[in-house]
Amino acid sequence: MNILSIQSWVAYGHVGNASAVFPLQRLGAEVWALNTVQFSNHTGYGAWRGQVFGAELIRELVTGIEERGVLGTCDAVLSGYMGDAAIGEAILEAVARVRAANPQAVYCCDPVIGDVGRGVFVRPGIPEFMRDRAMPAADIATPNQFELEWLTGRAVGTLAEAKAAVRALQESGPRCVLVTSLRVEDTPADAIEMLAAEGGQFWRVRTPLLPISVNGAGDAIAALFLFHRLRWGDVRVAVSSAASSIHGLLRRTAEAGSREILTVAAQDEFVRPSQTFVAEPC
Ligand SMILES: Nc1ncnc2c1ncn2[C@@H]1O[C@H](COP(=O)(O)OP(=O)(O)O)[C@@H](O)[C@H]1O
Ligand SMILES: Cc1ncc(COP(=O)(O)O)c(C=O)c1O
Ligand SMILES: [Mg+2]
Repeated sequence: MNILSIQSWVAYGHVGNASAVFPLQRLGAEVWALNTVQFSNHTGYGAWRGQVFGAELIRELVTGIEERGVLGTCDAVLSGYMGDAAIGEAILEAVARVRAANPQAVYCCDPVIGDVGRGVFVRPGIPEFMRDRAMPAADIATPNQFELEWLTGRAVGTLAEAKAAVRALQESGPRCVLVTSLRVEDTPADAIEMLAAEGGQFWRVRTPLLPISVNGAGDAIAALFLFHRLRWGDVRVAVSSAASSIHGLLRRTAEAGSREILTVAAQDEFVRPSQTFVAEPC
């Protein structure tokens, strides 16, 4: 499996490609990583150094891969946090070029916009780009609850409202949707959920809520969900596997009291999660 992953890079710690690439490799995928920025560390620290790369670099790197004659062997494009809308356009061009070479290739877009509590944390124009440009091009989307609400203009307080919002999102583009960090009316106080949908079916998986707040888990979950969805062709298996691995990774991170997710130290969780959580139809 070959995955073109276009995301940010940090030298220290694990967000963006620095969160997504290693789990994919550990699971056996080849990753063609294009970095949209190179920062010293993630922006959650409040201070960082480094550079934002331009859309032109993305285009050039895709052209270089195309010139090797291998674009047709790309199974999926994965994108996450975008520095600005120009990078977004270059990513959509990359998707179009991959699809031209391999019509079976899928585009998985993590529409990073913001979070409950923090609100919108990306540059002006990005939320609209995600809604109006990226979602119509996506096969798979992995919004968190806040992003699902923003993209659809619907409040999500109950499971029924979450499902209605997912259906609305599917009408705008992605046939397969994973809602992360879902907390609705009937979610127990000590739990966190994900909701996955495809082909008119819905699946919900519940895991214990851990007393931590980390960066990079969203990037890892999008990568894991995409991998398992491609590998098994089954959304229930994909959401169950991804949830089990992410929970194991974050449990180990919480136990270590680490500010960065333990992508390397807890790598066995990607292959053999220590606890299994199974999604139920809903
Ligand atoms: N405090 C937590 N306790 C348990 N699981 C968590 C916690 N934070 C995140 N997760 C898991 O990681 C997934 C992605 O999390 P999150 O970082 O909220 O994504 P995003 O960056 O897209 O908002 C969640 O759906 C959940 O499964
Ligand atoms: C450079 C960069 N990329 C990606 C992310 C995404 O992190 P998360 O998965 O927590 O949304 C962040 C968050 O701080 C970041 O600073
Ligand atoms: Mg996210």
